[in-house]
Amino acid sequence: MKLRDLAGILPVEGTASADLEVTGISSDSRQVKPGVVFFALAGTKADGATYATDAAQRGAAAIVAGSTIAGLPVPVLAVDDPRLALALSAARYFGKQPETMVAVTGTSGKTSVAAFTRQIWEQAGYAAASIGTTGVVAPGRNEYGSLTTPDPVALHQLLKELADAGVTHASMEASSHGLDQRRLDGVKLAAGGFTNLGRDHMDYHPTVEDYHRAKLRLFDSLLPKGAPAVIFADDPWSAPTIQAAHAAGLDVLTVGRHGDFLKLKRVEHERHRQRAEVEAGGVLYEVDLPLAGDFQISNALVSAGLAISTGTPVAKALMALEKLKGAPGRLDLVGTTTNGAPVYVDYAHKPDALENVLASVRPFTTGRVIVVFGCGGDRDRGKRPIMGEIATRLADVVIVTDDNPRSEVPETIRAAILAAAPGAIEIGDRRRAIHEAVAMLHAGDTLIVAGKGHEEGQTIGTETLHFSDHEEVRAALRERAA
Ligand SMILES: CC(=O)N[C@H]1[C@@H](OP(=O)(O)OP(=O)(O)OC[C@H]2O[C@@H](n3ccc(=O)[nH]c3=O)[C@H](O)[C@@H]2O)O[C@H](CO)[C@@H](O)[C@@H]1O[C@H](C)C(=O)N[C@@H](C)C(=O)N[C@H](CCC(=O)O)C(=O)O
Ligand SMILES: Nc1ncnc2c1ncn2[C@@H]1O[C@H](COP(=O)(O)OP(=O)(O)OP(=O)(O)O)[C@@H](O)[C@H]1O
Ligand SMILES: N[C@H](CCC[C@H](N)C(=O)O)C(=O)O
Ligand SMILES: [Mg+2]
Repeated sequence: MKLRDLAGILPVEGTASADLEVTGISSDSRQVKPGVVFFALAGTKADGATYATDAAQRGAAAIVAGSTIAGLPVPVLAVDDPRLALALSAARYFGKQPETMVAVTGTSGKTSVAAFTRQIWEQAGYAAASIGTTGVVAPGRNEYGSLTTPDPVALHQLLKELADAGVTHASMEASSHGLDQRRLDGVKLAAGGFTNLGRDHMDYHPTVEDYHRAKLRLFDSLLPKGAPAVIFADDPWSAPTIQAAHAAGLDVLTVGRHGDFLKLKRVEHERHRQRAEVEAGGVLYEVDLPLAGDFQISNALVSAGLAISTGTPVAKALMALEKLKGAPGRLDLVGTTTNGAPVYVDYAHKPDALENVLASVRPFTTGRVIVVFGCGGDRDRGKRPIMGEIATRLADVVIVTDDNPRSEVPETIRAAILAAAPGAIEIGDRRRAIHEAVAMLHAGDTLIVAGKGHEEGQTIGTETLHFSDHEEVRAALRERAA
């Protein structure tokens, strides 16, 4: 590709540099090779403009920045929004995406909805993929990923690979960071979904309103006019989201008890499954959802809404719900003690998620609800006492442990949780916490190991050691049975 092929995104028309050959796109000077266009982004830790010289020395074809940078031996193209320019350039450079793409946002449920939507499409016979916190799942691919919403270059490279491999349908998670940082601005979306809004990422967003505004970019900036917006209708933040989607000229399709498109008429929860009656287009459907957790009905409805609004027949989509598999580490039943007490691993690492998961298992627990959890270091400190309070209110035994302390002192994180969790047991070592919790299970009890879900590491300082809640739970169950 020539630099001129990025015209309309970058100010290259009529310049001598328009003829330059472009061999790649990057926002990281360390990845620059000869012919790569380097985008200097102002980040949270550094300013990419500082690395423009480094990029030029490595052979960058041109530098794109928010303002001109003097004294560089390569052309500098100034744009208003370098992150937007990066996303659009990456989309054009890679040039191919699956035909039907949807994105889902919300505080909780994104990974589940992305996975469920993929599964519904698969069952309807489409070659489908999902992209998010747990990685990429596509025909013949199942890879761990590090970000919920990959950066634009990685994302568009992936979308091209998927499209080349014949994937026609893809669902992805739109995190608030991803939306705010324009990571998805080059994706051609057919529909968008919203699950709910609660407290999250208060270290990044100054207020919850700001956080909600970032989420709303999916509806008011990214989806084309007239596109379907599938919105869960039973959340306190549903109304302002519906309003924003209407104002953006979208086709608003609500789901849930207050929904019009897919109306939840009745639901009976059982421990490992739930039976729901869903009304769609005046027809009543009985759906037997093989998943634990009240919240999974909401996720299933948003997923069905996304699949239906992009062309899957209603009956097919609703029937597909009966075969859904939960996303890894989302209220995942890892095993049961010999006296019948179930142990779940769950990714609840924020207040609303913890509240939901603990409330979900209570009706089926004749004994005690036991929870093991911690809070991540270098992340929102405000959530620590809130989660301490929720655990104390909703569980009978609370064990506070470590969850990726990163650069913080683990005791300090635990102390912040414990301050609002009187009576909680403190066991910093997560392995020991899990083993002791499993050892204390009586018949009728339920254990939830929360916060890490699918994660495969424990980050202490800058080092990530292999750690898996699933493996530890299995080991503890074996030890106990022996
Ligand atoms: C806070 C945050 O979102 N950071 C993301 C952001 O980095 P940044 O722009 O702040 O980077 P920075 O370190 O300040 O550097 C600024 C620029 O200088 C460049 N640089 C830096 C050094 C150098 O030698 N040369 C160079 O060019 C960097 O590549 C960058 O472009 O943009 C990077 C590229 O897209 C991301 O990798 C990075 O994610 C970091 C690793 C991260 O941890 N992000 C988390 C918080 C995140 O995004 N999470 C969300 C939500 C998760 C969820 O709720 O599920 C997600 O979508 O995963
Ligand atoms: N619809 C929902 N409402 C409330 N809580 C939910 C919902 N769906 C999932 N959860 C809880 O949130 C946890 C994370 O779910 P999931 O991974 O699907 O959400 P997410 O939005 O992708 O989260 P993250 O942003 O952390 O990746 C689950 O393990 C469960 O505890
Ligand atoms: N076990 C986790 C979950 C983190 C989830 C991620 N979305 C983030 O906030 O970075 C932690 O706090 O380390
Ligand atoms: Mg996720």
